[in-house]
Amino acid sequence: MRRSHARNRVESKSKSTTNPQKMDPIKLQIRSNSRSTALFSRNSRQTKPIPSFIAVSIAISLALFAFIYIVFFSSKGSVKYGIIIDGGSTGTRIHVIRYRVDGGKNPVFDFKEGLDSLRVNPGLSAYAEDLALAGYSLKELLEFARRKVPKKQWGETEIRLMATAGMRLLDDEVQERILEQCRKVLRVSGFKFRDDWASVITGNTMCMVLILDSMIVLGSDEGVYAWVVANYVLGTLGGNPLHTTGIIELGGASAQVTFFSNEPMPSEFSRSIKFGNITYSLYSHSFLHFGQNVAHESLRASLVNGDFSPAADSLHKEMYIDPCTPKGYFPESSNLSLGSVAEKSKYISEFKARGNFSECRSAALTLLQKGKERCSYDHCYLGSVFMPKLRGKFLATENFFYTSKFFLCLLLDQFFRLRQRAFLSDLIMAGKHFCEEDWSKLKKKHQSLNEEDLLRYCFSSAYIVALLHDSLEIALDDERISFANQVNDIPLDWALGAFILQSTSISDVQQTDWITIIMSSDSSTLISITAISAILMFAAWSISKWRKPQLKTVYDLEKGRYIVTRIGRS
Ligand SMILES: Nc1nc2c(ncn2[C@@H]2O[C@H](COP(=O)(O)OP(=O)(O)OP(=O)(O)O)[C@@H](O)[C@H]2O)c(=O)[nH]1
Ligand SMILES: [Ca+2]
Repeated sequence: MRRSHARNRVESKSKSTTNPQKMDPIKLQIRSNSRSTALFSRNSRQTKPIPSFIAVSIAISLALFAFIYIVFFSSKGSVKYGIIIDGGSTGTRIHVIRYRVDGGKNPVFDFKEGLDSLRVNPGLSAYAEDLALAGYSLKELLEFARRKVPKKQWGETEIRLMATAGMRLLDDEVQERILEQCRKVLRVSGFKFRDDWASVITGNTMCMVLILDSMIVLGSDEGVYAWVVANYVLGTLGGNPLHTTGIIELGGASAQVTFFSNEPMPSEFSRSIKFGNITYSLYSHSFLHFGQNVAHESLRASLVNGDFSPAADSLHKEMYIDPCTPKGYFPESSNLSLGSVAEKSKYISEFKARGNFSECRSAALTLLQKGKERCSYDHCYLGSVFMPKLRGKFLATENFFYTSKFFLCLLLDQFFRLRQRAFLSDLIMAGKHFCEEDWSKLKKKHQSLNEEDLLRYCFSSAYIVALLHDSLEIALDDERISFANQVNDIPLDWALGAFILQSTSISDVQQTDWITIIMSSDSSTLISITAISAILMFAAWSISKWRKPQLKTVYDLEKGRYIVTRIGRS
């Protein structure tokens, strides 16, 4: 005989708790193994727990699946922050970087949306005489960072201060004293900081080997960091080394040259980066004193020292012609913040500005070739420093970019076409035009520009031609070189490259903990997690219901009345 209870199971679940008086007509239900008492159930059937059990198990597995997906596989991942302070020679800037770590694997950066930066002037090296102000100069930057990072994540957000050429020019002891002032401020910043995270990054000595999740960096420095961010943004990191792009960077105090080269090279110039299963052997060197601002000061000094005497002799023995400054420039006549009063009066007493592009270019070349006689390699492009033949494409950044941007606008105004592809040959023409212009006219024409920047464009145009063409032998119409400070709106800032390396190593070490994922997730993830919690609670409620004895009302023939009895267990 077919067991009647199988047919009744689904219906009873919905009616097991209704009032017996209103129940439907009594239906006979004989239980095969029950006692003599026939129990009548009035339309309340034996509710078997099977339907609720299936529902519960479906709910639980759905919930668990959704939770695992969100935590480990959703592109969201957890949001983390990192802070790098770039201590440059002309200014200090803070970069607050927001990124995601997807399930503990490699961090995912979005430098377009996830980067906030702020700059303060002057740079740290300007406080050599007033150390306390060095630390104080960081306060505004730290307040900026605290506004960008959620307070609950300050403690886990690492902050690093990495100073460059401006500090490298100081004595080691002065560098250390300035860094210590900065450490005092960083220790109480609220962010995660260790004393060795405030340092002057190397230009050229080998650093420790950084074994990273996907990168092995032998000897990292400012130039390598810039190369990493450029190729990361260009999407060539991880691909054919011959398709990577080199970096030539013209800072304020130093210039960096970094590119892939398979030529044999002395170890002090060699850097090795392993990304995925590709090893990039890089040439990288930071030319201290070859940054634009310092080179300009060195050139003036060379005019006084007689290293270079322009065609036109100096007017009087104590006066020197300055071919790199537009004629008519006189420090007192401009509100130029060109250093201290002493520097201004020194200029007045020693120099007569007479802008002449060709002479300025020759003076710059003399500066760049200084020491060439000590070259101990087959060929030295700059001074006596080794450099293999430049290969592939290059991005020329920082001052290269600022100067090219100025002359592009200038010549477009004057209906000249400064063509990116023939930038250097057009720059010669544009530089001649600018250098030989009268300073008062230039100031009037470019009132919106910073005077210090404007005054430097004559030197800068001549210096860039002397550096890229006369020294590095880049052809005047070489299309391999582009002038940029960004790619796809992402700044080619070496600090980002440093961060990519460091955070890759961090994610390699610390698996992302769940609490961080939950607490730092954004609203969509939090909503999902709330929904999952609700499903789990429903599942728990259903289980408790299921576990709770299902009662039913039956008519007991012996007692001649309705009784409530437990369903299920036989
Ligand atoms: N013309 C112009 N020059 C700028 C501008 N911003 C920065 N510079 C110059 O660009 C150069 C490089 O900028 P930074 O990288 O900030 O220089 P820095 O980091 O202080 O110098 P380093 O320590 O050598 O890297 C410096 O010579 C600045 O004077 C700008 O908006 N216009
Ligand atoms: Ca810099």
